[in-house]
Amino acid sequence: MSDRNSPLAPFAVTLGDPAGIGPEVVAKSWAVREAQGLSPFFAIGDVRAIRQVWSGPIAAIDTPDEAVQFFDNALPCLHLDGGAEPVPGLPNADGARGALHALEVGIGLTKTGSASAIVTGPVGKAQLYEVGFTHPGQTEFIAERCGISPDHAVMMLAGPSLRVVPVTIHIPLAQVPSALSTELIRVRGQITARGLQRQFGIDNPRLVVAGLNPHAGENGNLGREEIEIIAPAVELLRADGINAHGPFSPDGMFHPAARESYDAILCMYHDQALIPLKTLYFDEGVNMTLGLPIVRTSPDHGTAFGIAGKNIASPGAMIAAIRMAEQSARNRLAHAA
Ligand SMILES: NC(=O)C1=CN([C@@H]2O[C@H](COP(=O)(O)OP(=O)(O)OC[C@H]3O[C@@H](n4cnc5c(N)ncnc54)[C@H](O)[C@@H]3O)[C@@H](O)[C@H]2O)C=CC1
Ligand SMILES: NCC(=O)COP(=O)(O)O
Repeated sequence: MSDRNSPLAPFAVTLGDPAGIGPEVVAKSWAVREAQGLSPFFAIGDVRAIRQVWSGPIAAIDTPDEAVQFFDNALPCLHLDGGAEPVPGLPNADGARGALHALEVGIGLTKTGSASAIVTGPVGKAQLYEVGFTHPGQTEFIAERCGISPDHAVMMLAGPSLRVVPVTIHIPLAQVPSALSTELIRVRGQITARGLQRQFGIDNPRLVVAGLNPHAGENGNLGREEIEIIAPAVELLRADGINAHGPFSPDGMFHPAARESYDAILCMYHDQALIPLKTLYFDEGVNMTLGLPIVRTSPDHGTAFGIAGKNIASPGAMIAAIRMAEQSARNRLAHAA
């Protein structure tokens, strides 16, 4: 069994877009490390982006193991030269490339075990697309670097009483019905159940599946996806031995009593999942990728360019992401033992 106090390798935390609030929330997380009981972590990215928004101590490191010796007294940072000087709130191509570079380095260090997990700072997707990024988001990029197909990399957003999984993720709403398939829902459900066991320590996870249409299609009168696609997926999940139920009417699945009846809910599209999660837990929501050979978490929020450099960004979700990365890494060790 993994001991709560046994040392893990430090956690790799990428800054995300250097013009966003990533550098600020990483630094603020370090500042409350003792009160929050955070294990050693190090930042990866352009150190100038941190200095722009924070005046605390920074220790330049060359390798992750150096993070442990400096962590008590300074924020360890693995500096990556990012071209033009970052300006908070003003994203540019150099910053997007720098965010991608940090992501690549962080993945590599986590895959080799030099870092226990990767916690990714928020990136500007539009800025990434402009510099040639062809993945919908960091989730799919990390999956590819780990040799996992995008369908097998499952996005889960988690808060204290709610875990949501969008079956389709970053696609236009108009494409959702045609992107849904029984097989995709089944695969997402299988990986979700396994992730809840390995990373959350839930032996027999309870999954529920939302419908796509109002009232879950009202017996086919308001849409047939529930009958033709979603219900067969739930049957297959049950045949796989997974405690799955649904499809249920989406609007009735998020009130407090409903949330107590499941460990995770599979939602059919991005906003069906993320609106309830962010409404309840914006400041402590964590985005986690299940199905990877490594642990990856991220705060639920984005780059918030509009408030970058104003010292008003809350580090709550970043702190929760670092903490959940540690819990997950420990649960995986315990599960493997
Ligand atoms: N994991 C990631 O890399 C994510 C990246 N994004 C990207 O972020 C960019 C901006 O996306 P938006 O939809 O505007 O979402 P956003 O989360 O950046 O901002 C939404 C609102 O919340 C506020 N906010 C966000 N984080 C905050 C914090 N820690 N403390 C205080 N206020 C905070 C912002 O000021 C804004 O009013 C987009 O390019 C998007 O692609 C969005 C979500 C996740
Ligand atoms: N809305 C969630 C989000 O954008 C996170 O995406 P990813 O970059 O973690 O894949």
